[in-house]
Amino acid sequence: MIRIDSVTKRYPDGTVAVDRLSLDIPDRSITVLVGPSGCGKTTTLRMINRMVEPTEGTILLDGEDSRRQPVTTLRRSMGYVIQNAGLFQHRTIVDNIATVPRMLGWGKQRARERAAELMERVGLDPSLAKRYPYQLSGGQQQRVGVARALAADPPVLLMDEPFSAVDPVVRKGLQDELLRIQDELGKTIVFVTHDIDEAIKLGTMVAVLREGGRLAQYAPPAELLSHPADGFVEDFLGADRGIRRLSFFPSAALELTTDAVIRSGAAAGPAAATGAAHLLVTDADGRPLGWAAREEATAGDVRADRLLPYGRPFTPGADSLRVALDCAVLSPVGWAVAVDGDGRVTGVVSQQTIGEAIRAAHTEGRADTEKAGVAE
Ligand SMILES: Nc1ncnc2c1ncn2[C@@H]1O[C@H](COP(=O)(O)OP(=O)(O)OP(=O)(O)O)[C@@H](O)[C@H]1O
Repeated sequence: MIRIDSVTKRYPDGTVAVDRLSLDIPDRSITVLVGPSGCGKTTTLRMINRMVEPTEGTILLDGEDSRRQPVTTLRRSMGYVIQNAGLFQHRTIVDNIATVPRMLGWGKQRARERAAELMERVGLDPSLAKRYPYQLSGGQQQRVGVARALAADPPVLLMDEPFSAVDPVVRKGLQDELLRIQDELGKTIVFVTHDIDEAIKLGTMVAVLREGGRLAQYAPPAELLSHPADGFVEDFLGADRGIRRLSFFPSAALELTTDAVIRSGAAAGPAAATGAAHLLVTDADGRPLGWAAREEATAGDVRADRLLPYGRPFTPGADSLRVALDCAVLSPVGWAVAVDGDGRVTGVVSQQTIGEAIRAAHTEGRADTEKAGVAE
């Protein structure tokens, strides 16, 4: 564990970048430092690998003062990734990634093999190995940056706004990749961003800092969304935190109905009696085709050109209540379509039912927190 214990950084010009910050950063998880520009995120990160020395306070690594080991040993145990990747422009991709292993005295062949393995791990095509950084897209360069930081297999990864310079689509891909790598490798990652959505998506724990380098709140993302510590955190989270919080509730418990689902060409069955204005028509394999007016569908008068689009379906085991709600909101009939992993319809659910589930989830969430509060 990395323990930041009442650490202050005062730069020589008197600027207090970090003010008596205390944080316990758990092993093998992603801890995100988030906050507005100038709130001391980068300074904090750099104090962990001693690129910046604290003015006061201590940073402990597994209980030991980080100043007790030589700075080179310390840095070897910590991969460092920065915005725009910071690659060596005159070295090929494979040699960029092999930098630290080579510094550690690995043979050229072994270091290159390790680099090739890491390229695969971070989703880079092996054909890029011999290129130079300028011949790669921003997103690809960022992946190289991550691979390079992982090359000597350090237990800790420090990441300073690593995905800020790429477009939202590439950024989402990089975030997903990081979560996947983290699942596989179980590193202790400290990640700096000014983007609260990125913090909520990636963080096991999120530290919200405010100007002057003071800690506003340190909590798991779901708790930040449900219980912001004060007005500053609430404003920083933005207006739609209630909707975002739904990402933390599974959709698996939603009550689906199959009464409003009818197989194309099949007899009406229970669908004839349903109160729903529209029925979801599926093909013989159970895959969705679209929505038909109930009278037409039950009379066997389904015409492909008159079907309303079924929109984007959700998968109850995998998707959150937020996704299910989004599917229902986007549906032309106000109902969301649930499918299994193979894309076969398992039922449909109305906005109203989703609304009830949301109310129940919020009430239960509140009860849980209250219980936790009592237990403390
Ligand atoms: N070398 C330095 N000398 C003096 N002041 C500094 C120095 N480095 C940073 N600062 C100041 O310390 C404060 C915190 O800076 P820091 O870079 O840690 O913030 P940040 O939260 O990472 O900001 P950003 O999101 O803009 O990167 C800022 O007011 C900054 O101007």
